[in-house]
Amino acid sequence: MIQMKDISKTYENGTVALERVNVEIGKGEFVFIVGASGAGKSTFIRLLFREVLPSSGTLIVNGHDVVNMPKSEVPYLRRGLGVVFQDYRLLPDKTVAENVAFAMQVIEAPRRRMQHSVNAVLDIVGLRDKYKNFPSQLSGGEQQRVAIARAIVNNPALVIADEPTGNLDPETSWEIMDIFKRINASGTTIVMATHDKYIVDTMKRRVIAIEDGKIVRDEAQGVYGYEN
Ligand SMILES: Nc1ncnc2c1ncn2[C@@H]1O[C@H](COP(=O)(O)OP(=O)(O)OP(=O)(O)O)[C@@H](O)[C@H]1O
Repeated sequence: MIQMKDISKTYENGTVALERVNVEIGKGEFVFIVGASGAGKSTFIRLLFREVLPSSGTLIVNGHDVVNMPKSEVPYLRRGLGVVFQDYRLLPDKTVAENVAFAMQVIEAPRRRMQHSVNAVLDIVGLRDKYKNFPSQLSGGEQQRVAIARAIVNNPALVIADEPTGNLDPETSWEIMDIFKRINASGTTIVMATHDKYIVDTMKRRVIAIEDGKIVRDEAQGVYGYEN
């Protein structure tokens, strides 16, 4: 699903965020990316959907050559991915259903299929009854559920999440993690950057630790390994 070879990223101001990173992530894996603040986790995540480009190295995501693809191919890369952020990033003037449907309008899905898919993903995240609400009428956990519904509505092979529980209390975080677990159980690959030690230690999934832009640990059933 993801092949990263010798990837380095130096930002315009000279900050080295990643240095010669090599990683392979297979289809259906659930991978946590951990590390201290500023270690390079977000940069790693943002490379995957081409929000930033590497300074050197090669990166294949879901069959797309992220570094060398023409601009016209970028939408095809992103259609195969769902992305979830810490701050939800919902459109405030659209309802729950419209926020989710918007991700399908972008790919010009037929109207009937769209309605069916929106209902199906709202069922998965347990928010069917709130489809008419606006984001401001939802709790943080509910907003994150909508963001997850939006991320999976086009059946992506890969879901990428950057601190998805960062703004949520422990109980709500677990509800969100249960949804990610279910999505993964259906075969979707998940790559998640997180600071949540308890979640990482409890889930016992693959853990990739980044320090100063380098991978320092990669364990199949890893632990968080840092003090919170
Ligand atoms: N757009 C940018 N321009 C310049 N430097 C940047 C940019 N984005 C990130 N950096 C720097 O790159 C390094 C890695 O940042 P990154 O956001 O990837 O870390 P992180 O591990 O996600 O941190 P956090 O846990 O605080 O989100 C840091 O030193 C950061 O200051």
